[in-house]
Amino acid sequence: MLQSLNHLLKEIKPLDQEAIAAAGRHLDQLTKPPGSLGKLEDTAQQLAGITGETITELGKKAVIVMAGDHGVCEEGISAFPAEVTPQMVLNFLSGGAAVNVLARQAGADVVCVDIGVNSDLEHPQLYSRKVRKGTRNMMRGPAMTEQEALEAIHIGINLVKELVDDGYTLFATGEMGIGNTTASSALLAVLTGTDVAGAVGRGTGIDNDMLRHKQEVIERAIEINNPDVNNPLDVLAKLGGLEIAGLTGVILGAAIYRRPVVIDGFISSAAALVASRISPQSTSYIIASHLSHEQGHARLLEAIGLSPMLRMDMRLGEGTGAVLAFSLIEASVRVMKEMATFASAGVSQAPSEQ
Ligand SMILES: Cc1cc2ncn([C@H]3O[C@H](COP(=O)(O)O)[C@@H](O)[C@H]3O)c2cc1C
Ligand SMILES: O=C(O)c1cccnc1
Repeated sequence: MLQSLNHLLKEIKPLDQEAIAAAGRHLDQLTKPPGSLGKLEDTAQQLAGITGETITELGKKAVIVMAGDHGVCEEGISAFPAEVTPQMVLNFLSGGAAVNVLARQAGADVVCVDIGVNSDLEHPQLYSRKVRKGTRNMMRGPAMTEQEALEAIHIGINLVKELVDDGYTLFATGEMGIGNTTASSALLAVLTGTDVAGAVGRGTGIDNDMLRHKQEVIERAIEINNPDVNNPLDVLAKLGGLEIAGLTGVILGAAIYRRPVVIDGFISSAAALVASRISPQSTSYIIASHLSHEQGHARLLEAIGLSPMLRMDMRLGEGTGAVLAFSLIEASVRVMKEMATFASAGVSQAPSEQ
């Protein structure tokens, strides 16, 4: 499975520099001072580099919400019980979660994936791709085997391929998994060398005592697993989660199949960090939507080299911030398509000669 991943990763190419330059030239002909639309211009150029088209045509959009449970919940690291994971999956499927509402607002489809929920779930709209019923407790040993992590990555890559074949052009990452901020903080700490105190946050809203305990649990998990910092797959398997590994696959898949992928908050960014360590080129295909309120998120984005579009004090996950940013991405395409040029509008571009 590692061989087949390495084979797929060879498909990840740098962005199309000619298309980026052509988009830049087009932007500079539009009736505005050069660069004055800031990140809208950066995004338009990034989209051009990803798709190879000067003006990108965006069609169907999907937020891929990967759900998985975490054995480390046994240690009492979340403000909510693990049963909430399957309950929320049913909520996604009936359209009542925050991400459903924001996806409707954005005109995007919610693709809900059971990649590792610790419960038997069946629903016509559910993508059942269960690798196992939750991870093992990382405080007692590896959360996953390397094979399980690889399987989850492949599920993410294959899902993107399936959706691309079905006409999807823009992706967002989302997740559900009680306990997954613990796994994400552990990945952040190990992969960036941040001390655990700076990488850990309140997740669903734990108090100071629980926060201290969560920090100790992560420290102990890192100690007993002794992950190899230079082997992102080893770190992911030992300390990550099935939904995080699945999202790592989604991000790599977006890069392989040349589609933009908008990442959400802390957990999605932990998956993006792993993807960036597996394939540094994959980061060119990522758009960071927002800066979550979770401590450590800024550090995570900085480590990947991404700058978020929005700052909304959100700390929910599910893909909520990412689908919110869809309208900004579509706005950048609209600028490219609809703005008049200096020539067409008869607007002076250079200071008049007197
Ligand atoms: C009702 C509810 C809905 C959620 N939607 C996303 N999360 C978020 O909270 C969880 C991570 O926080 P922790 O690590 O503290 O458990 C993840 O499921 C994440 O998606 C939710 C959490 C709850 C309780
Ligand atoms: O930033 C996030 O994605 C986040 C933060 C806290 C809890 N759940 C998700």
